[in-house]
Amino acid sequence: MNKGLLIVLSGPSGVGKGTVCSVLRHKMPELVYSVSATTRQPRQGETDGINYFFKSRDQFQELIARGAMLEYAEYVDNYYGTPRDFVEQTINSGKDIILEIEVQGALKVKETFPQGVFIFLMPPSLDVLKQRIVGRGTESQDVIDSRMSVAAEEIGLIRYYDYAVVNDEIEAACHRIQSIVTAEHCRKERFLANLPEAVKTAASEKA
Ligand SMILES: Nc1nc2c(ncn2[C@@H]2O[C@H](COP(=O)(O)OP(=O)(O)O)[C@@H](O)[C@H]2O)c(=O)[nH]1
Ligand SMILES: Nc1ncnc2c1ncn2[C@@H]1O[C@H](COP(=O)(O)OP(=O)(O)O)[C@@H](O)[C@H]1O
Repeated sequence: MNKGLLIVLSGPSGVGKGTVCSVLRHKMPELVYSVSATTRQPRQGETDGINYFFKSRDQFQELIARGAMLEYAEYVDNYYGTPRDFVEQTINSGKDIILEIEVQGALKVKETFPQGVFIFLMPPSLDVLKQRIVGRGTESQDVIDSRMSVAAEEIGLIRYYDYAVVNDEIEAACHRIQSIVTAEHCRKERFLANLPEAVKTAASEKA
């Protein structure tokens, strides 16, 4: 059986990662979502275990020390990280999983899972990005300023990603991501792995 795809979706704060993922949940119900741990405070309406596993700094450091994190990063004064076991169990069971994480963490995942599918969600412009993050109304002015200055650095790391998807319009962005996942499922390597030996040899000789 083929392993599931490990899909990483990154992009600056406010670009629309959360919005795109919530629409994708309906369009791609078979896709599994990794729930991250974080030390940031829950926003209104966020639930522990659904949006994030909310942890104290001590608890988070204990998880790191136990090797329970596939990756983690410090982003604007808080820790964020991906619980390892859930990701490994999901892909080993043949299901696809999506991680919505920032760039430092994505680059660490790439070291462990170079075969992952790395997608960068781009804003139509930096002005639109600022309007979205301000419009969301969840962060103080200081935090918005920090996130905007991190955004420029993050966009500079796009070269490490396999795909860039502009989130100009939510439906269009989701459609692009669905197309990427479909294309990744059609990669010849996934078929070659399951071919009978004789056919596999012939197929790789011709490749
Ligand atoms: N490295 C890493 N980054 C994460 C993880 N979970 C969330 N993030 C990223 O942390 C940043 C801040 O997340 P959050 O405070 O929820 O703000 P929002 O993404 O703007 O709604 C975003 O870029 C997230 O994609 C994780 O498990 N690991
Ligand atoms: N394509 C889009 N067009 C217009 N507004 C959008 C679009 N995508 C997201 N938004 C809005 O931008 C704000 C930030 O989106 P969010 O999903 O919270 O971003 P992120 O998770 O990347 O920080 C939200 O208010 C959301 O409704």
